[in-house]
Amino acid sequence: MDLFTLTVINAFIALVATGVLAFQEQADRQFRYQRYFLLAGICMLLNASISAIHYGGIALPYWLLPALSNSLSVGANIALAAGIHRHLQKPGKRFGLLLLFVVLFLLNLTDFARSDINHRFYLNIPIVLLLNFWCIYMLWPHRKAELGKVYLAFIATFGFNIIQFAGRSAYMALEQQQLVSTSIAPLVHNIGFFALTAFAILVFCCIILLSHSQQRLMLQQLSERDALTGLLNRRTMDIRLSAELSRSQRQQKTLSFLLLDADHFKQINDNFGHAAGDLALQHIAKLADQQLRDYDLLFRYGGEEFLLCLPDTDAQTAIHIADRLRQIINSSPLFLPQPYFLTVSIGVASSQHLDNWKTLLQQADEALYQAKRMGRNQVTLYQAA
Ligand SMILES: Nc1nc2c(ncn2[C@@H]2O[C@H](COP(=O)(O)OP(=O)(O)OP(=O)(O)O)[C@@H](O)[C@H]2O)c(=O)[nH]1
Repeated sequence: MDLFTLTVINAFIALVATGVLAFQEQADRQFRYQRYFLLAGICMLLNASISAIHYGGIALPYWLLPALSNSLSVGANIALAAGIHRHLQKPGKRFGLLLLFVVLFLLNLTDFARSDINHRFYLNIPIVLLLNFWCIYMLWPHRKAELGKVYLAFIATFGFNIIQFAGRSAYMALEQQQLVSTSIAPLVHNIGFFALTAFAILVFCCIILLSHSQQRLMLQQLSERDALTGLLNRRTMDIRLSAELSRSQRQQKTLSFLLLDADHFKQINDNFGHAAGDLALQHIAKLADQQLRDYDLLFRYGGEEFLLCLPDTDAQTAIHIADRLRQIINSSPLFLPQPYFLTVSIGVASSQHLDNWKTLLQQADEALYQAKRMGRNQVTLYQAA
């Protein structure tokens, strides 16, 4: 296939991708990183269009092709890195990346860059490689997060780009030293073109995947989480607790429930206002969450009631955890703005042989009732009559 056809195909792909990205950026305005990905699409589109005009037989000034065209190619990688930086909410400004684009364009106008195509290649490629490595470096620690699979797809795509550029650089270095035949140069050039197109398509797929996965995750969180505390809500209890109960039975482990209720909570609302009551609930949720292991579950069960599900935890350990939590809550002041010390009562129930989590919850509720009756600010274990 001749270079004109290839560049026209590239331009067409970039046009479609940029159109979709523009539409997506408008539709999901809450994901502000999308504008950087749109910018990457625009860079690719401009670059492909300039190249298509050039290979179509129209002579272009040097500053447009190759100087601006090369800079746009790197610019797309700069915008991708900025998008990932923004998506991961990394601190720091992205202004430096814009500066990098301008500096690169100016460097492409120098006599050094003008004199030899290899000079331009060695000027631009290290920056692309560095940007791609930086993206991988940013994404790698999040590979096990909820969007981890999408990040791995991005990592693979950037890895692919690094390999193809490294391969081409190696070929050019060997060619310069006349260690490889120059007759395969057009083939290498064509492969490079295809590789760039493949990179653009892959990265585009990753961006779409990221946006859809993040939307799905947001919807899932909205339906599963309590808006005030961010904890799992009551709706999710049946699925989560049934699964936990059957796992405990299968492994013949003891499952414990802690039912925690803030004491005299009504007084906070009455004395300090409803907003202060909301703050108090967030305060308890945060402290409880900090105490949990990865596989424990924490629900906002009702108004000022929280349920903690502790797998593989016997009654004695559960009492110990509950009492530690009670003390932590009691000794961590809530600033309203004057320090206010909350107390909580906790009912504990443990079992190895239950068919229904609701029975265990009922037992924890009875224990909580006892704790309230005995004066509050204490932990009580359910004892079968
Ligand atoms: N601010 C705020 N208050 C809430 C929320 N949900 C429930 N409440 C309040 O929590 C209070 C619970 O009061 P009660 O059930 O009488 O319990 P209590 O005052 O904690 O008394 P004991 O549990 O017996 O110690 C009520 O005043 C509810 O309005 C909420 O989301 N935000």
